[in-house]
Amino acid sequence: MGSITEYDFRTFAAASEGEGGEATRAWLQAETQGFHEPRLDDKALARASADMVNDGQMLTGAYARTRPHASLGGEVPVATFATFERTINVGGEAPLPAHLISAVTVRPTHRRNGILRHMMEADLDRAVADGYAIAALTVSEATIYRRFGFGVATTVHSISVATDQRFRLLATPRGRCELIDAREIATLGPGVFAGFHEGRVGSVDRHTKYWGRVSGLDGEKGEEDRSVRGALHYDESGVIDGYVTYRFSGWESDPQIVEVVDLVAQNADAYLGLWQFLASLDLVTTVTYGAAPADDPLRWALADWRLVSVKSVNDWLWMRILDVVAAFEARGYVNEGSIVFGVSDPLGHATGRYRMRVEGGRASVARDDAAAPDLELDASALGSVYLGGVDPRVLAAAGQLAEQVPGAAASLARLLAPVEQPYGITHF
Ligand SMILES: CC(=O)SCCNC(=O)CCNC(=O)[C@H](O)C(C)(C)COP(=O)(O)OP(=O)(O)OC[C@H]1O[C@@H](n2cnc3c(N)ncnc32)[C@H](O)[C@@H]1OP(=O)(O)O
Repeated sequence: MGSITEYDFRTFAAASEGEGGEATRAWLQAETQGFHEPRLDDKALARASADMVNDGQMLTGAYARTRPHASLGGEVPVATFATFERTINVGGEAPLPAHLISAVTVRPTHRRNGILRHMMEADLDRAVADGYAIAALTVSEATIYRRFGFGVATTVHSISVATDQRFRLLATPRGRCELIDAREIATLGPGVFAGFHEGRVGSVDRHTKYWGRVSGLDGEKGEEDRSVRGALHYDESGVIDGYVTYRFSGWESDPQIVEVVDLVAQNADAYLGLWQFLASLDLVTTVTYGAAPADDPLRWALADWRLVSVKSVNDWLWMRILDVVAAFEARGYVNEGSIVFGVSDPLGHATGRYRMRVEGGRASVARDDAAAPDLELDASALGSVYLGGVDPRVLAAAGQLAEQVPGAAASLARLLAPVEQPYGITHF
């Protein structure tokens, strides 16, 4: 068992040039190793570094002070951790800047020495000092981040849709679709996504790497993925309001499948119109999509309700409240009332008792540790209920929220009822 005193922890801004560029490239090679991805060649390294510079990403590496002969060079970190700022739509007047955490890896030969814990605790302290009300991440495993106060705030459905001759929409969506060169999505995509982000509670604004990935320009293996195809949706006045990129699974599979790479729709007509387009692809009888909304209108729009099968329900956005007052005052509300909730937080950031009064769509929140709480929950459960995507009564039933006053979970559920079901399509 090692100790974290055996490592130097360094945090630096991602760079393309000079010493910082070299450190960034070594960090990237360590990250790809952690996620079992191929080593990056010079071109892919240059591209990945440029993307991170563009996002203003801050990179943390843990560097072993000593290493055995012939092992990886001392410039290659044994652990990686990246952060950057993006907004999350919390249903308030403006999207809320969030501290996003990504690319967390610890080399197998150095794991379970507390390296992640050290990086996470230091990073969340910095995020609080920098004034962030919320932090967020998407995860590889659901067992890692609860202990650091993160909770599942949005979910997605992985669906498979039968697109054979049975596929028929009950009403024809407005607008039309047209094929494009998928590479165009690298430039057209951000504008379409901006419309989605503005309109959907739970959406996380995207970082630069997304546009290379979903357009096929920068495939998973660090090379162009020429199998990615794309189509746009235009509204009745000819304005682009949605797109889909997708990939054919190959002739070997039976049935022949198309996998949606990315689907962004600013409204229901665009969403259903893009599905109608996918269903019109000849020689394909199944379309899969890994990030469909839980309240998917597609099933209800189809003449045959059974064409949509949900393969799995997956946790998507994990949220961490760093400043309870600022976070809850920033979100939007549809109901009115007041409540006192007590929060326990192993890292201390959200600890306290809070009085929340909601009126006219806005909340005023004040810490009052002398107040008697109506209910108590931990930081992870608080992150889960924040956007309104998880019902506090369900958490109470799961033993993750304790009512001190009978009916308090129902009162919180009413107060935090979302403007709409939170949903996002950004993984980071
Ligand atoms: C946001 C993201 O980037 S998600 C991606 C996460 N990364 C990966 O999945 C890549 C492969 N895995 C790894 O690189 C590493 O195993 C990591 C990053 C998950 C863990 O790193 P480590 O340095 O081993 O974690 P560390 O020793 O600090 O453990 C911290 C705590 O988490 C626990 N823990 C760590 N990994 C896991 C896990 N996979 N499942 C359950 N618990 C875990 C430890 O038991 C420890 O618990 P405690 O402090 O409460 O007693």
